[in-house]
Amino acid sequence: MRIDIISIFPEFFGVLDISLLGKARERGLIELGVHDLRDFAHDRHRTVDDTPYGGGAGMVMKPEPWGEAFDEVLGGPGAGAESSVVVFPSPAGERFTQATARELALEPHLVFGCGRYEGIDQRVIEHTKTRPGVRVREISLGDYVLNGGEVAVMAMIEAIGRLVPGVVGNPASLTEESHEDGLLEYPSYTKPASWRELQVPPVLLSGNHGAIAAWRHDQQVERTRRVRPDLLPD
Ligand SMILES: CN1CCN(Cc2ccc(Cn3ccc4ccc(-c5n[nH]c(N)c5C#N)cc43)cc2)CC1
Repeated sequence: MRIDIISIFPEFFGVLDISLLGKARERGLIELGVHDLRDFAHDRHRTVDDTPYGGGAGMVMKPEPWGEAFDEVLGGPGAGAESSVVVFPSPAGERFTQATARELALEPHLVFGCGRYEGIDQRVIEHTKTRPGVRVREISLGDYVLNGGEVAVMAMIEAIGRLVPGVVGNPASLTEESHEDGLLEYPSYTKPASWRELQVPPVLLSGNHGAIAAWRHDQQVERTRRVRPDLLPD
């Protein structure tokens, strides 16, 4: 998989050189390209924003730099991919879920367009939809307003990257996570068996794998009913 990110804060993504994704990149499982949107703004001040037509507070990101950035990124190394998905993080987007992460982890080329200010000129989204071999998705991290798309893209890349085949050592650990089976995860315990008068549930020490599996599922259902009843089927 290749991931390209376009942002006015490219340094924000330096942390992707370490941890799980850093190792995935070293092993060639994920290629990453980070692009400074201001490199595609050619006036003296490398301007990327302007006042909104129709009035209103704040500034809107100009279309021209975005158009040139996508010309390069979608015509560049990622162009080798049979298709690209361009993700615009947005508070007005579809909700990002584990299912979204699973879908995007199967794509050969992802491009994240990180907006700032009050958002990106809508014509950028519309024009990107006309590019051959490109699908566009506007995706929201959650129901709150951030100052830009970078934090959302970091979270999305982490959720997607760990699902790319070969990135996580033990794939079995990916199936027993919250939201993988529509339920929240069961509680976990490790040694010591007794800690500050608190005991590990005896069933987990029983060696009875059937009973352990049943207890864990019951814990998932109880936790989901208590914390996220919206996830339970009607
Ligand atoms: C006409 N007015 C109507 C009200 N809007 C409100 C508003 C205000 C700030 C911002 C800031 N911002 C800019 C780019 C950008 C991308 C993602 C996110 C984002 N926020 N929350 C998520 N889950 C996000 C994700 N993913 C925020 C972003 C966007 C919109 C402005 C325009």
